[in-house]
Amino acid sequence: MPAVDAAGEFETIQKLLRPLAHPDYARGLADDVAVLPSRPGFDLVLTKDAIVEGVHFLPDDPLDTVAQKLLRANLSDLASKGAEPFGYLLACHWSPRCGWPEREAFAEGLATDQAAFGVQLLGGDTVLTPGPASFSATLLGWLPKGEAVSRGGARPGDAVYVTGTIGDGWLGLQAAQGRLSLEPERVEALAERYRRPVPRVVFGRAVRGLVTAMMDVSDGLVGDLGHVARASGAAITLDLELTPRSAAAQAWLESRTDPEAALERLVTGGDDYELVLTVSPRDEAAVKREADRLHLRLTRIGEVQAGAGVSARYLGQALTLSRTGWTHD
Ligand SMILES: Nc1ncnc2c1ncn2[C@@H]1O[C@H](COP(=O)(O)OP(=O)(O)OP(=O)(O)O)[C@@H](O)[C@H]1O
Ligand SMILES: Cc1ncc(C[n+]2csc(CCOP(=O)(O)O)c2C)c(N)n1
Ligand SMILES: [Mg+2]
Ligand SMILES: [Mg+2]
Ligand SMILES: [Mg+2]
Repeated sequence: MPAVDAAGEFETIQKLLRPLAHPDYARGLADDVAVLPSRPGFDLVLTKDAIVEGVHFLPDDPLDTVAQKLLRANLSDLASKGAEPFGYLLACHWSPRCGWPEREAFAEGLATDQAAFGVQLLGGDTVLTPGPASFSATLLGWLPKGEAVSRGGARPGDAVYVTGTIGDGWLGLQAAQGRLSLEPERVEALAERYRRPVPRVVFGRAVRGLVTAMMDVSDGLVGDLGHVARASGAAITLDLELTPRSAAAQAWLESRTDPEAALERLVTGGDDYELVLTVSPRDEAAVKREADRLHLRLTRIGEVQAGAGVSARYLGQALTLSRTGWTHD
């Protein structure tokens, strides 16, 4: 590894990152650590996800959107536990293409989402790498003691719901790579969903006490529901035709000659950052009311049964999928 870019390193921290720092706990990004007092009655919730150029974002993605995707992917994990976001630690592994304007854009993206989601920077690390750029964030959030939702509480008889629409992230990647022949506005809207997913933080907190299990969809709907099924010791049956689609995704689906294969792409492609949740019949109406109140689409896509694994149906017929979601293998 080459030495860190000394001049750029401290200029970046002091000029670009320090204005984003928490006024009380980050010690001006000029000490070795951040110091955070504990919050009586609350649990501290921590999560970490990294994003890598060429793996999670494209080399020509604007750096403000890369910063936002980084925060949002992590905020989505906090949302899935029903936590209130608080702050974050940030590691920047800048590549040679990240000059001052790109770093400024990255900091602008952070500032936008700090304001939007109520988080502040607590500290981090800044290095230069000869390889592709990558970034990681450790998000911190609060939950009233003992109230974290888990992946493991789904019970036979529960209904399975998903927020928003599924498949736009994967389609957006195709769009951003110029692989989709849809109208330019649709291509742009999908690429935007890929670059800037919308974590369901407010909804996650609102339904915290009403759901039996919840997780966010990052790898792909089917694969991520597999994690819920495994953690819960139950089976999940998914009706693929029910999975909610945006108008752009519907238009794309209708342009395909093999609808089952196309649907498989949407439900296994990942990059959705929506929430999947399981709900007992008793609490379904209350969960739907929360979604209505927040003007958030919420769709029933399947049910929890005794057994193991996820089985997909398409129009009532069992369907064997050739993949379930993204893995780093
Ligand atoms: N290198 C690691 N060290 C410690 N724990 C890890 C490591 N990698 C993953 N984990 C833990 O493994 C679990 C599953 O991680 P995973 O990244 O699949 O979940 P996720 O963040 O919800 O999904 P995604 O990364 O697709 O958004 C989490 O509890 C995570 O903290
Ligand atoms: C350029 C490019 N190629 C492919 C993908 C798809 N992708 C990569 S990682 C991942 C799962 C979530 O990440 P993780 O599990 O690491 O948190 C998905 C769906 C992408 N986003 N960008
Ligand atoms: Mg992860
Ligand atoms: Mg995650
Ligand atoms: Mg993953």
